[in-house]
Amino acid sequence: MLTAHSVADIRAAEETLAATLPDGVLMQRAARGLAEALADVPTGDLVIALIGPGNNGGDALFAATHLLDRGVRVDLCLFDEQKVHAEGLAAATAAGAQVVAAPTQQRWCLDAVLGIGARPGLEGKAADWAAWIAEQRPFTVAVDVPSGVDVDGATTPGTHVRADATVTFGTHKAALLADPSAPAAGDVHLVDIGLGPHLGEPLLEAIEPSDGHLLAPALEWLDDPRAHKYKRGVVGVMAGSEQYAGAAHLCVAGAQAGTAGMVRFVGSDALSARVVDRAPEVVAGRGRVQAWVVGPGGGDDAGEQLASALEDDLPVVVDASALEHLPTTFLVPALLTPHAGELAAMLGVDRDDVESDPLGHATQAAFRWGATVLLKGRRTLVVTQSRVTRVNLTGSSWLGTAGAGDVLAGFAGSLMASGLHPHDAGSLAAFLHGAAADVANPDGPLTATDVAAALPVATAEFLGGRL
Ligand SMILES: NC(=O)C1=CN([C@@H]2O[C@H](COP(=O)(O)OP(=O)(O)OC[C@H]3O[C@@H](n4cnc5c(N)ncnc54)[C@H](O)[C@@H]3O)[C@@H](O)[C@H]2O)[C@H](O)CC1
Ligand SMILES: [K+]
Repeated sequence: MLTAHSVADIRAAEETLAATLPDGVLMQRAARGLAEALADVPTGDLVIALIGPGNNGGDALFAATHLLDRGVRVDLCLFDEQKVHAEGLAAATAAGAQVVAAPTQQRWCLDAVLGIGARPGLEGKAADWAAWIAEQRPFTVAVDVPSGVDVDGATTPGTHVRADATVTFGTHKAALLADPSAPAAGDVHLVDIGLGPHLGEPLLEAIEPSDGHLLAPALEWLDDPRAHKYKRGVVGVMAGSEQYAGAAHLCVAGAQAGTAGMVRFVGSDALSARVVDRAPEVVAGRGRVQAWVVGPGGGDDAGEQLASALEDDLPVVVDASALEHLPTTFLVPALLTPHAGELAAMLGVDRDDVESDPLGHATQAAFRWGATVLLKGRRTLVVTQSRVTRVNLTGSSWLGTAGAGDVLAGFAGSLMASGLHPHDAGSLAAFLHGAAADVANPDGPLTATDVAAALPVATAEFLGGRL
């Protein structure tokens, strides 16, 4: 699992570790890691380093000494000459760095204006530098975080640097993984400075290809010689309507691609006939299930369907139109799967509010409904009270295609029917859904049907450690 920690936790870990080491060792580790990450800068090229008032600037000043040692030239722009890491400046200038008044046209830029001590939003000289980067587009490497973003909240309330890459120290930060700030970080490289053993519970985590073990609780039947389809679990689907009949097919396709042994479909006679015609393995009509999926492509009866599913006292995935009919709180394990517009409607705010603070709003909803909230987006979030929030790193914007959400809901329901907690079911579904898109067509268009068809292979590769 890839983890990100809060600023407070990082500071506490740094303090504990620094107390066991000679002065300045951590900054030296950070600086060396930063210089190594800049190994592609050719000898003789000029790097412009934008140096802020704190230790973030210090990291870059010591990294400059390593760059200068190997023949790279470095110009320094100081945010405030009175407030600069003094030893770092002395070392960099002694090694040959020049202080200049303003950045000029350069191919390489180091953003060391602010690190984890930042108040979000840049002003004055720092805002001018961010504008210069945006206009001139030098290859920009952010030190620890892109300056000006909200490090823990992953929001971008003001002017900030947009980097091509970020070299971060000790652990990831929420802002590097979650939207809307993640694009400002570019490619993220983690430098180990030894903080690991001193860090507490992460603020955010992301499933990685090596985390196949997370599916184990849904696969206990695999080694059971007497296992049969009911031991794997039955997922019940209430999806589709006259207007959106396709959603029934896609949700069923997602459910069939998962770990459950059987899919039941409950809907109108006409829709049931269509679904069974297309997917003959599906059993139509009410009966025993271990989890329900309600809402994809649902019509006017989504509210009644949700109420009827909830009467069974079973885990439930609530999607699309069923999200308009939520109970005050959930008494069963529930996974709510809104996109930004649906979450905005649930909370009575604007879509822009959700998009500018997805973590905050998903968290608010998870607490309010006592449910797991999976907020769909480029970086899908899965939030449950008392569990570490997960952010999904697989897939691409090509997944924003009609019906992909229906497949996701069905697949997550299948994992829940096999016994996974909604937090694991939601985050694994998002992860495998993105991975399936990569299996189907990594760099171009694809349909929701393609994604559903690739899910079993993506799952097998994940389980086999080959993703
Ligand atoms: N934590 C670690 O393990 C290590 C951290 N390193 C590096 O140090 C920075 C954090 O340094 P710190 O001095 O605490 O914070 P900053 O460099 O971010 O600067 C704080 C400084 O800036 C002023 N300030 C804050 N926001 C603004 C703003 N919007 N506009 C203007 N000025 C602002 C604030 O008042 C302070 O004076 C960390 O990110 C790492 O890069 C180590 O070197 C390795 C160990
Ligand atoms: K920075």
